[in-house]
Amino acid sequence: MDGAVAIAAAAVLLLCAFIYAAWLAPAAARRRLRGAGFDGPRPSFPFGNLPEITASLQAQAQANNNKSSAVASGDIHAAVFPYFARWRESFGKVFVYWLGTEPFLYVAHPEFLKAATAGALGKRWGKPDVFRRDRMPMFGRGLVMAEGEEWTRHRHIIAPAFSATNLNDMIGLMQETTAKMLAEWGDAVAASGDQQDGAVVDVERGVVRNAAEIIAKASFGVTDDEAGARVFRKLQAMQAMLFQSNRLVGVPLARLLHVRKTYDAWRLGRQIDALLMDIIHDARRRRRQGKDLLSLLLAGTEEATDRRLTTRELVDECKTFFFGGHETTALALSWTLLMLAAHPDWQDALREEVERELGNKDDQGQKLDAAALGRLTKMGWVMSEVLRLYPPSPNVQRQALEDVQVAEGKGAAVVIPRGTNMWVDVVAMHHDVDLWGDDAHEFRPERFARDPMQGGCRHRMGFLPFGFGGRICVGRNLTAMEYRVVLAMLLRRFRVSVAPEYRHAPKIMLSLRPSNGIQLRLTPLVTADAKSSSA
Ligand code: HEM
Repeated sequence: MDGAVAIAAAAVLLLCAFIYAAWLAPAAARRRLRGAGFDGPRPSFPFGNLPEITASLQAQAQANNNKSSAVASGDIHAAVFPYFARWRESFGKVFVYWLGTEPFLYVAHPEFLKAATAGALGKRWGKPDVFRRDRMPMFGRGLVMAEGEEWTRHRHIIAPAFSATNLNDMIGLMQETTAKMLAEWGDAVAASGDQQDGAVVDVERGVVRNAAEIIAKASFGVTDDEAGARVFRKLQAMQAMLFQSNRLVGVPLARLLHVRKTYDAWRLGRQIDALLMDIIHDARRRRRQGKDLLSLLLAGTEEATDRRLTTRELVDECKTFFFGGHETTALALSWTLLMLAAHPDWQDALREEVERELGNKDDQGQKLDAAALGRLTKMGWVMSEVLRLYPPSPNVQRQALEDVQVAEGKGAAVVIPRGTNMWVDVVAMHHDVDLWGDDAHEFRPERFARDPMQGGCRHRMGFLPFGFGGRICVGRNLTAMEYRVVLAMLLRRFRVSVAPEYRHAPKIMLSLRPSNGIQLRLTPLVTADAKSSSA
């Protein structure tokens, strides 16, 4: 009898906790947000605004099916975030919407973002709890997810591994891996039997695989041996699995609908961790002297204990580099190839620049020179412009750890209540005509010639491809290096043009990506070497 009473009491307690978390707390948050003056679309219980989001995405997918191949310059924001575009018309650039019972403050207003996060206020924001569990298998407690003092310690240890000297040492592995991809594309052209016109290739697929291999080599140094290759394959399998699961974010108990997938991801995560642990133990034992990030972190942490990451922490950082680093870079390169295919004048200009600064060094198996890569100025403008138009990380999210008071000028202030999530819409800001002018939707790399850092954006917080504040991307220089190596090698071998099969339908799947790959026609170029050997 006592047992039954205890069970009944526990059930009542659980029910009360559930009612509080799913109903009372969100209702109180809603009242506070409205009281602070934040408007937004009306949510319903328990889905919040998810039904409208889903319907709007379905309508957009339908519209995409009827699209032509034209790479028209246009406002891709309305295409990838149709619901935000609609709500913005009614509520402006700052409003509240709800994922399930979780409030999200939508922000596409750089001045508001600055006022809410600048200086000491930065410390009041962490990463949203609502995404934490989903992202655990990918990032563990690595730098992307770490908070507070743990984050500070990790960031201090990790940032030096991305120094210019260390990145220069990675040029060789980037060249070697990319040469393999280009050889495969060369084979595809040869197999088409049409050297003159070349062949159609889905460049996105090749570039993503290439970037995954580069980041795996750069992170933990091994892909050719069995252990490294197994980690690599499993990391890719996990990526695919996490992509498929379309969770009802923020909806109470929705997790129970995905028990199987959650379990599978967790199990794969355990296997990856075990393989990485073996690699790290082995590297520690043999005092491995590689040029990869893991070897650098191990070397840097041998002496001082406060600069030492545990094996567990190193495992999470290796996974973080893999998941944070390859797809983003690959998408930057893929969208660039599309832009260069659609803008042959810029393609010619970059090819000319590569010929001038690098000559045919990579054809002759020589290592590309970091200083010469750094002189590819126009390529830098093109990279910035592509990251502006098609930011691979289309949003940045935060959660208020405490109440945040945002000054609104003339002494007035609004309070963002503790627990509120913030969704910074990077795509919206990068396409905002108020910030960039009437040509905001057009591919114009020359805007970065005039203003290399900001591209002429009217607000310093309006251009955020790598995030902002202390949590700005730690791998951005690695990306810049890889981008230059891959693009320089590719432009010397092939001319790219848009294939008729390509349909321009960017969409969000965590990253900003093409819906069905990027099909380009690759026409082989006659290199100086080939010319001289045939003469
Ligand atoms: C085009 C390529 C890339 C883009 C667009 C990109 C974008 C971003 C963004 C927007 C953030 C900030 C996230 C936030 O504040 O919540 C970030 C952070 C981060 N990125 Fe990247 N990234 C790129 C390449 C890389 C590479 C190559 C690596 C590693 C090898 C990397 C590792 C990280 C890590 C570890 C963080 C967390 C930093 C911290 O919280 O201290 N990223 N990245």
